[in-house]
Amino acid sequence: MLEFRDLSVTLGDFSLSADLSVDQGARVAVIGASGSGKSTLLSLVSGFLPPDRGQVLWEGRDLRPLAPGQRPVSVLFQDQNLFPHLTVAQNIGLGLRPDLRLSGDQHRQVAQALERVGLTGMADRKPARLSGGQQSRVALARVLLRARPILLLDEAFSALGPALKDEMLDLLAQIAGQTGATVLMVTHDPDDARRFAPQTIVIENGRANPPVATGPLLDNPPPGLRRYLGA
Ligand SMILES: Nc1ncnc2c1ncn2[C@@H]1O[C@H](COP(=O)(O)OP(=O)(O)OP(=O)(O)O)[C@@H](O)[C@H]1O
Repeated sequence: MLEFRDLSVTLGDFSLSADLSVDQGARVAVIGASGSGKSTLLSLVSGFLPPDRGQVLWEGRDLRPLAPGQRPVSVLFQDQNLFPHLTVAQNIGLGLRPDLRLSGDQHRQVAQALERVGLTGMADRKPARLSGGQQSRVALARVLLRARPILLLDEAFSALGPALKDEMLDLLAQIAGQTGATVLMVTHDPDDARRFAPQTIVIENGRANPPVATGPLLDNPPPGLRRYLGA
C-alpha cells in the first residue's frame, strides 16, 4: 500500500495536503485543474520534493530518508526521458544498469522488452528517428525492465493523438499488470481516466482526496470537478 499520511507541503502561496492510501497494484488517475497540485503530489512520491509535514509510506516504510534514485519508483514524463545520443536498445538498457555494462542475459532481456512493446528491429535507432508513439514504447520498455513497484505518469502520453494514446494506455495496463505496479497517472483527459484507471484521486482546494471509483465520479462529478471538466 502507498500511504500519504497527514502530509502537507507549501510552495510560495500554494499548499497541498493529502491523507489517503492507494492499494498495491491499483491503477489510479490524478485529476484536477491546472495548478491544483497534481505534479506536486507525484513529486512527493518520487522524492523530488520533501514534505513539510507528514509521511509518504510504501508497504509501511517511510520513504523520506530515501533519495529519488533509491525509491521504489519509476517516473514517465511527457518528453519520455529518452537520451538522444543513445540507441533504442541502450535507452532501454538503462532500466537495468545505468552504466549500460549489460550481461548477455541482460541483453536478452532488452531484446525481449523490445519485442514486448512492438519495436523489434529498431534496437539500433536513435530516438530522433522514431515517431512519438514509438518513443513512448521505448519509455514503456524501460519501465518494464526497471520493474519498480510504483509507476508515476505525468501526462506522459498527452502529446499523442487519441487512437495512439489509447493504444499506449492499453499497453501500459498490460505492463503494469505484468509487473504488478501501483500506478498514479496525472491526466487532463477524463477519457484516459475511464480507460485506464478504475480509481481517481481528485485534487481540489489544496487537498488530494482519497481515491474513488472513476466511472461514478465522472458520471456525476461534484461541482468543482464539473466546472473543471466543462460538463
Ligand atoms: N517551486 C515552486 N515554488 C513556488 N510555487 C510552486 C513551485 N512549484 C510549483 N508551484 C506552484 O504550485 C502549484 C501546483 O503546481 P503543480 O505543477 O503541482 O500543478 P499541476 O496540477 O500539476 O498543474 P498543471 O496541470 O498545469 O501541470 C502551482 O500553483 C504552482 O505555481
